[in-house]
Amino acid sequence: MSKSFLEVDGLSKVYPDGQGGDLTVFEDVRFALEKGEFVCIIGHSGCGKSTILNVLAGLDEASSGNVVMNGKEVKGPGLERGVVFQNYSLLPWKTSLNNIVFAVKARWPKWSKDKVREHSERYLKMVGLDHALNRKPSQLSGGMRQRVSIARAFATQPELLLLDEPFGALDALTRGVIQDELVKIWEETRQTVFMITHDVDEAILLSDRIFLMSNGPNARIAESVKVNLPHPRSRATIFQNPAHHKIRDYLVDFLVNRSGSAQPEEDGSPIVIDPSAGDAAPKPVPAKPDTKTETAARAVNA
Ligand SMILES: Nc1ncnc2c1ncn2[C@@H]1O[C@H](COP(=O)(O)OP(=O)(O)OP(=O)(O)O)[C@@H](O)[C@H]1O
Repeated sequence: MSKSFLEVDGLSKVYPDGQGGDLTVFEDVRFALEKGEFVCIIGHSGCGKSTILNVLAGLDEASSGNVVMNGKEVKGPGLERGVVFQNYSLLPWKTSLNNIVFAVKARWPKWSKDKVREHSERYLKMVGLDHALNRKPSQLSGGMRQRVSIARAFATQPELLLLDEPFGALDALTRGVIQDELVKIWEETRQTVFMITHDVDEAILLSDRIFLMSNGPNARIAESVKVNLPHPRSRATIFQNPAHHKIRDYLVDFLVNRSGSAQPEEDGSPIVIDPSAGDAAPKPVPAKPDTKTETAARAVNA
């Protein structure tokens, strides 16, 4: 059987619960990513999304299970995996261009100065910041800083890009603009991306597939939802596709009604759903009051 680009098998994370016992945040998380896919993961607060992303980044260790990328086990951070966090981590003393140059030089130490600069400028241009290349982070808005972070991550062409709610701290208008930039840069580079978001519309705009996590403790990746919408996508027109509504309704129903009880396949792999083909919820349960609906409402309203 052919192997996928990234294989995650039987991942769990257990913390001491502070009362002498254990708290299993998530367990038996398994999934695979193919090269060039854009996959978002959605789930209520605390189910373990950031922990999973940090394990993929090599910044955290799972309590059990393993992550294999390109046939090699992930055991720590590496240049082949790039991470963008919610709070942009730019070097404050360097200009936006030099923040990218710094990373590009580290990635390709043998490149000439001109080549490094030309490459870095190209990526800044992709996020619409060619006019601000000599500004330092303190002279940029929050949205502009996050665009530099995204340009830097893509510029180093990691084999896997890990984005942890990269737009979480931005206002809705700025967020929309940067979502468009991300669509554009991804259409151009087709890099493999794994991204956390709480925003269902953002997930539909960007993803090929959306992983849905059940609530913690003992959270699982219960379902993998196909986003069968043509590329290139645009925020302005994506709503006109009837499949968009079906996917959106499916995701919202999961978050509001089913995330407390959803289960993956018996072998632990996520149940594959294609709402645009009319797939119904695999194990429907009646709606019940859920203390976590607040997050779901945030996701719906975002
Ligand atoms: N060092 C720690 N000790 C104990 N529990 C921890 C520790 N770090 C994280 N946790 C717990 O692990 C769980 C998962 O955290 P994580 O940040 O991965 O969730 P998340 O799904 O990304 O949440 P959010 O959507 O709010 O960002 C949380 O319940 C958190 O309280």
